[in-house]
Parts: sequence; structure tokens; C-alpha cells
Amino acid sequence: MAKINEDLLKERKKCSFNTAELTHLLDGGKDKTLERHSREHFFLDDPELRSKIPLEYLSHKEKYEEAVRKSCILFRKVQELQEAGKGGIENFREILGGQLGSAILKDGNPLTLHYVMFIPTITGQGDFEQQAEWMHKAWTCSIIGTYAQTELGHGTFIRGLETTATYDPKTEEFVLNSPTLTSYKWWPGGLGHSANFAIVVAQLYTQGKCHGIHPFIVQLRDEETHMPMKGIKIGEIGCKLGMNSTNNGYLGFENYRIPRTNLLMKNNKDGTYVKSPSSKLTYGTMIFVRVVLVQDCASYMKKAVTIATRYSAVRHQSEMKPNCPEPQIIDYVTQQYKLFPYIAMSFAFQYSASWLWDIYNNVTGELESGQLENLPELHALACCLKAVGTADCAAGVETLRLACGGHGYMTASNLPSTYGLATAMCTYEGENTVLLLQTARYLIKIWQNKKNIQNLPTVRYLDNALFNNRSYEKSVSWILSALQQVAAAKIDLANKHINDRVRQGKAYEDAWNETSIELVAAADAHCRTFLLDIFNLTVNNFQSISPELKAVLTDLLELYAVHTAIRMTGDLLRFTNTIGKDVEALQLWLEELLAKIRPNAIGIVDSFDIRDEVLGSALGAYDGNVYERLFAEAQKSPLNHEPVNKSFGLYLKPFLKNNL
Ligand SMILES: CCC/C=C/C(=O)SCCNC(=O)CCNC(=O)[C@H](O)C(C)(C)COP(=O)([O-])OP(=O)([O-])OC[C@H]1O[C@@H](n2cnc3c(N)ncnc32)[C@H](O)[C@@H]1OP(=O)([O-])[O-]
Ligand SMILES: Cc1cc2nc3c(=O)[nH]c(=O)nc-3n(C[C@H](O)[C@H](O)[C@H](O)COP(=O)(O)OP(=O)(O)OC[C@H]3O[C@@H](n4cnc5c(N)ncnc54)[C@H](O)[C@@H]3O)c2cc1C
Repeated sequence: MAKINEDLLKERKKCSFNTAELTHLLDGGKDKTLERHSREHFFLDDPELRSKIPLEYLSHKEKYEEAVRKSCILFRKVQELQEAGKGGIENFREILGGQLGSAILKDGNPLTLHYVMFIPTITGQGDFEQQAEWMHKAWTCSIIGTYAQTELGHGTFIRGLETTATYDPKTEEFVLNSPTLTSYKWWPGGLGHSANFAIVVAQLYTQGKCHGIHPFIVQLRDEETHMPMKGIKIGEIGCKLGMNSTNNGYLGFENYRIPRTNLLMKNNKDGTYVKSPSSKLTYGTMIFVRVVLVQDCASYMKKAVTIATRYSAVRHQSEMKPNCPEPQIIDYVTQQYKLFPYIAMSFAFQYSASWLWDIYNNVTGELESGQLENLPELHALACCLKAVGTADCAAGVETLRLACGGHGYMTASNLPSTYGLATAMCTYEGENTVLLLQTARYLIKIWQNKKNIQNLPTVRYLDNALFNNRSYEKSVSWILSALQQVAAAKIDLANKHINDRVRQGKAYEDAWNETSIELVAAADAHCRTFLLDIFNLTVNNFQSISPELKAVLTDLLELYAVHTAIRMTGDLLRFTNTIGKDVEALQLWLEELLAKIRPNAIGIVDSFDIRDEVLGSALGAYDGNVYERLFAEAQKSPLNHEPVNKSFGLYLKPFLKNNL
């Protein structure tokens, strides 16, 4: 093993708690940690899953080809796990898209959507016969699917999609068409050249009548030759900010026929077209993905904060006091302020993601038996957690990149590509502003009718929060109560402004649009109360952990609470009893917490137990040999493989001569 950097050795000695205990707690038990280790070993120690040349030095086409090579190996290994009964879809998601997946395929996996959206849609939307027909093929990967919903002209407003599926009773087929350029499918991962099947979301027409959007299983390419089927126009959409090996594609149809039975029919039980009990059941796969994205937010945040915190312990810069050695940059309080709140945030997202996952499973269980009552609350929660989680994660990764100075800008830090993955999440699976407005729509309804509110766990605080008015105390419970009051006040005010505008004669929709900045802010505040509430509940419920660990988790909880409160200073002053002196007290409390967390910072990120291959970063490796690794990475540049590049003879030399 390489020599460990001296600073990191010292940091590790300072740690006041047992890092393995925290690792096990985060994994859900020691056996789960061991399971994860064995999964990581299974994937990361496979030499076939390593690239010879860093991805950044490959062309777009080579990147794709290398990604397909690795994805196929990855899928084969996933199947081996599946056959051995090791893991359900949630594990596969982690392998395909989460921390492990992004370690193997740094710039995206062209086959991910097969497991993440194609299979879940067949499970969620297909009837019994359809599952029997398609699931075996899909699980065994004899077909590879994607999820084609978004079009060139419409991503958010899916009721406005233009692809048509017109029923032809004579042949019992649907005829798919893309009537306009804007109706072309645009964005689906793996659609370009990878998948041979897709779930296609299209407007269903029978007897000249449109019945709205429905999901269909559609074959795109010949299973033998992979040539596009006749009537299918397909390709890749081109280079993007990140995720350049996900092979996002476009797709158009020209009188393309599919059997009637390819309309997913779970909600049309008798096999004829019957309107389903809720048109929103078609949106089920999107809820599923939003739920798992919150877990990804925690994963990406942990990865970025581990890199930046370790680097900050190794890096020395400037003079804090005259004639003293240059300090570790982690000793600058401004640096701690860039790092530690994101350590705390990783916990907040992990705990909320886990609650959301449980709620999701309960509600989808209820949907199976036709109960729809709890769907709106789940939808509202999934929307705001996805939006706030991805926004904070992307902003966090960028802050952490900046915290690493110039070296953070190197792709060898792995922070730029982590940012590429994180910021994409703000847009896909529902653009964040749009999702916050969905949550706001639910909150306004609840505000207007609180009859059943005590049965709705995520919003029942709204019953009386407007009047909390607690005087400042240095406690998480005070901050939570103040945030709840802020959320309630913002909902109340937005509701009032909508009503005022309606009274002035405006249409409700116009009043809504004119109030939408406030509505988004209200949904955001509501979400932040949930995140803090769950973090608080989780830490308070830990019974059998050591007092040392409990103290660290309490520090992190408090830091998360205080950091959130300080970010919302204006709101606290405006909507609660908070006064200027209380803000000063919060600021001092924040500084106190940064100092308390400082000796444990390396211990906490070590507890995330992220393997070097997953971090993929010259700055964040466990041994802290930052400079050696940066230097070694630079040697991989193809430009360094020859002392003189041919451009010298071609351009530079004649240019220099001309200037003589
Ligand atoms: C790895 C991943 C790669 C990426 C993949 C992708 O991006 S794939 C592409 C991902 N693409 C996207 O994510 C697209 C994002 N866009 C959308 O999801 C929708 O178009 C929309 C929700 C914005 C509006 O839809 P709309 O105009 O049809 O709806 P509306 O506003 O008129 O509200 C009507 C009612 O429906 C309710 N309701 C709504 N959704 C749900 C739900 N899921 N469940 C339950 N309920 C839901 C809503 O609360 C309201 O209830 P109310 O108040 O009447 O009781
Ligand atoms: C990396 C990546 C991968 C993707 N993968 C897939 C995939 O596999 N399958 C798939 O089908 N799609 C996929 N998508 C598409 C994605 O789901 C859409 O881009 C997303 O839903 C947003 O839609 P849009 O691009 O049409 O943006 P728009 O809806 O045009 O949004 C543009 C702006 O308009 C605003 N806006 C729009 N509507 C409203 C409103 N009602 N109220 C207020 N403001 C509004 C938004 O807030 C935003 O600021 C992917 C996208 C990306 C970036």
C-alpha cells in the first residue's frame, strides 16, 4: 500500500469516534457493509471494467464504443448477481447509475434506462399477460429498452406530446406517426444506437378520438442486424455538457405499425380501451425515478465532499500568522464553511431519501389494490425532494470544486464530470421549477382545505404552524418550528395573492402564474422543513449507537439546521419572531459547530467508505498523495507521449520563421 500522507495520518488520529460504526450505520448494518464491499469487489476489481486510456482523451465515437463495451460486461455481471439472488432493482440502480455505476462509466451508461425505466414501466403499467410476455426477455436482456417520452417540442408538458398512435381495428394494430419535426422523440438515454426496444409515450386515437398519452412497447431495431425497422428514423442527438456516453437519441415514426397488445394495459383491465381510474397512473415511472434520484443526490454529494475534504487536509496555502508554516487550507474557517455544510447535507438527503423510498413502496402497494388516496402526497413530496435535492447537490458539487482551487478544475479531480452528472438531474425527470410548482399546487389545495390534514404526515404541521412564534432558543427544535412557520406563511401569502388576483378579475391560471415565484419559494421552504424534520427524527431515534457517534451526528444535524436557517435569514426575520440578535446568535452557533466538526471532518468522510476507484480523483484518494497522482495523470495526456508534436512542423515552425 502507498505511503499515507502525513497530514491525513494526523487527522485520522484526531477522530473522536469509531469510523466503522458510522459506516455500518450508513449502510444499514455491518452485514450490509460487507455486502456492499463484496459487490464493489465484484465490479471494481474486474480488469475488464477498467479503461486503458482516460475517457477524456477519447473521441465522441470512441467514448460511446468504450461505454457499450463496459455496459455489456456490467449487465452480464448484474445478471450473474440476479441469478444468484443477490439484489433487487434498487441495487441494480446503484450499480448502473449511482456511485458504483458512475465510477465504471464516468460519463454515463448507454444501457441504464433498460433497468431504470424500461423494466419499471412494464412492471408498473403492463398487465399480467404483458408482463409474462416481456419481462423474461427484458430481465434476461434478450432485448434492450429505453424510455422515449420527451420530444423536440415538449418535455415538461407531456399532455402536449405530438406522437400519435392510431388504432386500426381492421388489423388490430396501432399506427405510430410523428406528424411534425417537434414531435420527434428527443433525449431518451440509449435511444441513439443502443436500445432495440422502447417504451414510447404517444397520444392514443381510436375512432377519431384522442384519449391522451399512453405508453406502448415498440421495437426500434432488428434483433439480429440492429438496423432500424422500416418506418423508424433514429439517431443520436450529439454532444452535451456531460453524460456524453449515454447515447441520448432522437426517434421519428412513419406509419409504423405495432400490435394492439403493445399498448401497456395494466389500467385497462379487460383488454379493450377503458379510461383508467386516474390518468396520472401513466406517470408512475417518473415518480419511481424521482424517488431514486434523491438517493443519487446523497451519493454524489458524499463523493464530492470526500474529495474536497481530503484535499483540504493535504493542501497547504498562505500564511495565517507571520512566520508560521503554511496551514492546511481546511483550517481556514471560510474553507470549513464550503465543506462541512455539504457533509451534513449528505446525511440529510440520505435520511430523507430512505423515508421517501418507504413511502413510495407503501403507496405503490396501495395502488395495486386500487387505493389512490395517498398518491397526491407522495407525488408532492417526490417532486420537491427531487427538485431541492438535485439543486443543492449540483450547487454543492460546484462549491466543492471551487474549494479545490485550480486542481478542482482538472478532470483528474473528477469534480467536473460529477458536476455534469449532478446538474443533469436538475433537468431530467421533471425540470426543477416545474416540479416545485407541482408541490405548490398540492400545498395550496391543502391550505384551502385542511379537513383531513392530520392524516397527512408530511403536511400536518401546516395545521397551526402559522402561529408558532417561538422565541429564539439555541435548539434544532426551535429552528424546525421557525422553518415550519416560514413555510406556512409563504403558502398563506401565495394563496392570498392568488385570491387577490382572482378577486381583481384575473383568471385563476393567470393569478397562479403571476404568483408563481412565491409558490416556488413556498414549496422550497416546505421541502426544507421536511428534510430537517427527518434528519432530526432519524438522529433522535438512534438508540444503540455509541455516545461518541451520537455526538458527531448531533453536531452534523445542528450544522444542517443552522446552515439552513442562515440561508433563510430574510425569511426568518420576515415571518417569525426572529430578531437581529438571534441571527447573530445563529452565526456564532454556526462557527462553533464548524470548529467542533473540524477534528472529525476526515473521520466522517472516511466513514462514507468510498473506494478510490469510485472517487476516481487525484485529489481525494485515501492515501492523500495528491501531487504524485496529479503528476501521474498528466503523463496520460497523449500530447506527452512524444517530445515534439507534429503541429510544430506544420504550423508553429513556419509561423516562427515568418516572424523572424
Ligand atoms: C436516469 C433518468 C434519465 C431521465 C429520464 C427522463 O427525463 S424521462 C422524462 C421525464 N419527464 C418528466 O418528468 C416530465 C415532467 N412533466 C410532468 O411530470 C407533467 O407534465 C406535469 C406533472 C408537469 C404536468 O402534468 P399534467 O399537465 O398532466 O398535470 P397537471 O399539472 O394539470 O396536474 C393534474 C393533476 O395531476 C397530478 N399529478 C401530476 N403528476 C402526477 C404524478 N406523477 N403522480 C400523481 N399525480 C400527478 C397533479 O398533482 C394534479 O392533481 P390535482 O391538483 O388535479 O389533484
Ligand atoms: C441528460 C438528460 C437525459 C434525459 N433523458 C431522458 C430520457 O431518457 N427519456 C425522456 O423521455 N426524456 C429525457 N430527458 C428529457 C427531460 O425529461 C426533459 O428535458 C425535462 O423534462 C424538461 O423538459 P424540456 O427540456 O422540454 O424543458 P422545458 O419544459 O422547455 O423547460 C424550459 C424552461 O421553461 C420552464 N417551464 C416549462 N414549463 C413550465 C411551467 N409549466 N411553469 C413554469 N415554468 C415552466 C422551465 O422551468 C424551464 O426553465 C433527458 C434530459 C436530459 C437533460
